[in-house]
Amino acid sequence: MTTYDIALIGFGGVNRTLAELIATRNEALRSGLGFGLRVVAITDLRLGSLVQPDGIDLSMALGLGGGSETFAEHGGSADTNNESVIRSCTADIICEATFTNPDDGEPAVSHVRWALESGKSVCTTNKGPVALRGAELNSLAAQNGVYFEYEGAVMSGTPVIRLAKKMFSGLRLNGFEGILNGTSNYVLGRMEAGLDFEAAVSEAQELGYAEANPAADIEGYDVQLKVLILANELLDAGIELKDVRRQGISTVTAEDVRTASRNGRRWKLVGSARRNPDGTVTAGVAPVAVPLDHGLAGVSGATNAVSFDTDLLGPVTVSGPGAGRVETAYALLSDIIAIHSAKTGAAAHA
Ligand SMILES: NC(=O)C1=CN([C@@H]2O[C@H](COP(=O)(O)OP(=O)(O)OC[C@H]3O[C@@H](n4cnc5c(N)ncnc54)[C@H](OP(=O)(O)O)[C@@H]3O)[C@@H](O)[C@H]2O)C=CC1
Ligand SMILES: N[C@@H](CC=O)C(=O)O
Repeated sequence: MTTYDIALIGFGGVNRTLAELIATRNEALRSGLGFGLRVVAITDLRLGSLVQPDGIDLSMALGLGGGSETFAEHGGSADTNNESVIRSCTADIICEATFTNPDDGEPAVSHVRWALESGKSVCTTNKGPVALRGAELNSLAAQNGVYFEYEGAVMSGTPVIRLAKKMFSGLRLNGFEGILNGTSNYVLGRMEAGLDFEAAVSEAQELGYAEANPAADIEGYDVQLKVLILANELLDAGIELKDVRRQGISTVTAEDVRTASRNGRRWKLVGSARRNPDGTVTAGVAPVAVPLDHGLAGVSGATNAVSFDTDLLGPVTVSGPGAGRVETAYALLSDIIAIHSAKTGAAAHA
């Protein structure tokens, strides 16, 4: 039975939940999927780093975080040592889940690069490296004969990138539009229910939906990255971040929400991209007061939905969780399953 050794870079909501899944479900994974998982390295800003080639005691690691204790008290270091850990640990797969930096993708871009250069596959939910350095990192993975998977970078665990790539072959995609940020959708819904903006953002943070800096959700940076990823991956748009127009929901007031409601409309933060007749792609994100019979009007809470405009089927919509710790940890698991399937030819189903 194959066992994949895993390194967790960043030990916040998502990677902690992946560790919990590994701790509680490894036997079920072995019998259901034909492989096991063992965590051999963890790095984190607050906890430092721990490398144990025979496997880390996950209940110990998951027990840390509330106080001042670090991995230094457990045979590791109080420093992250990301480069040396990533390059020299025995992991087969690096799970990168540090914060998304919408400006240059760092330090996650370097984390991914170090892993691929040292012959390790990467799974990430971090939008920065995928949106801003996706082409470079994909070709680095190919050069080194390893895999770079990032299903959770758009719509958390809801299959959309792999699904669209595989299932839409033979169709021409003309564009897409959708709700691609759980936090802003949750906040707009709570404002409609009468909650004030700040309280709604706090709730989204507590539920594990928001970015480390929630301005990324509220000001549309997060959707800008996701639109860029989908446009380049699925429409071959060849565009950059500056080509995706961005406006967030901070301009939508409680009064705007009430007025929309009275007029049979609902505010949604909509990300979209469309292929123009000359082959170029126009992309952007902006708040829109959609009529209640619009397909996106009923998408509530942290649920996301994206509707693809295809030539032979017309609109095809994928909807599901867009944020959440468990939902996003599942995306990493689905990436590991995809890597196993690519390596062995095994059917890629859980
Ligand atoms: N949560 C969700 O619903 C979703 C999240 N994502 C993405 O997944 C990633 C992880 O999200 P989530 O777990 O919620 O975020 P968290 O903020 O909970 O976790 C990130 C962790 O990474 C640590 N970290 C930051 N910089 C470094 C570094 N240089 N080296 C090591 N560790 C570092 C942080 O430490 P510290 O706290 O001390 O800063 C924190 O513990 C993000 O990129 C996010 O955009 C994608 C889809 C959905
Ligand atoms: N903060 C993001 C998390 C997933 O990418 C969101 O709210 O959608």
